[in-house]
Amino acid sequence: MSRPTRGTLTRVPPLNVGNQQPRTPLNADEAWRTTAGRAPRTVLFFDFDGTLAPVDDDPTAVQPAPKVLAAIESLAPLVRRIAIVSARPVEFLREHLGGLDGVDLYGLYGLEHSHSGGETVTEPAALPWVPTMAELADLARAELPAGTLVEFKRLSVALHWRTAPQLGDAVQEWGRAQADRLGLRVQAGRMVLELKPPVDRDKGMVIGEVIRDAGGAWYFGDDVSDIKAFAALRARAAADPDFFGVCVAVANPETGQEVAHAADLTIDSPAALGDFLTEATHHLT
Ligand SMILES: O=P(O)(O)OC[C@H]1O[C@H](O[C@H]2O[C@H](CO)[C@@H](O)[C@H](O)[C@H]2O)[C@H](O)[C@@H](O)[C@@H]1O
Repeated sequence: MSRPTRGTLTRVPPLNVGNQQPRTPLNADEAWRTTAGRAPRTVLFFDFDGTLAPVDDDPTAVQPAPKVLAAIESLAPLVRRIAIVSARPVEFLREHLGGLDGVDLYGLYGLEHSHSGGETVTEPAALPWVPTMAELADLARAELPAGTLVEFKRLSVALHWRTAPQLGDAVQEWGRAQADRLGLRVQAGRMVLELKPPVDRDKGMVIGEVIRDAGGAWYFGDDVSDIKAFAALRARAAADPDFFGVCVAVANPETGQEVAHAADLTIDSPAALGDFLTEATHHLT
């Protein structure tokens, strides 16, 4: 295994290059060149927080990194599809990404979706859980210590301790106990524990469905929930030697090591991703 390759990128395990044996190291330029030959059959997936947008203490204050939106807009007509796959609600993504043509939004780990600016569709099995999640958010605000930030997202509740790291253990213990009591699922993240309805939907399932008949895909993510998306690309590549999948981690001090370990390439930050995608447009045109 060789590392690093160039600039801000680190190469990790071998990539599946069509029918050929993987060449090691395959760097980002080579991966884009391989993608160029199949761009109309390739889907680009992006996580939002920590990937397109730098992390902020206040989850309502985040904005995409410079160059990221312009690069996505340039890439959209060159590839089959671009999709944002996030734990945020679709409406939040819409507000923060603007009306990007040809971009699909998957929110709340796929419990919501909207295609090319169309209406937001919610997974019907999740809807009966809205009152439970609202009550849970109220309870969290009443019972958790000051310094915990409670984010209510209609179909999930995120419990944050970024500004009070000393509360992490207590918040997680409380959250997991509530999940057991209410029959909810938990998703750990970067200084956050999220409680979700017991509905089978995650980033890996979304990606698996979208790439079923694609010729290739790239997935960019920074958090542990993104590892399921990487696994979906790996599974597709294992089933179809012609599929070309690239998993890209965005570095961070919390989950970065675990995510990079599961990825093919690592990019330093959301800002570096803006440059990386701008460069990619040159490979695909
Ligand atoms: O799937 P994602 O788009 O990556 O969403 C994951 C979580 O992102 C947000 O929390 C994270 O970003 C916040 C703003 O930078 C930061 O303050 C927090 O510590 C991070 O965990 C979002 O607020 C959560 O709801 C998402 O689950």
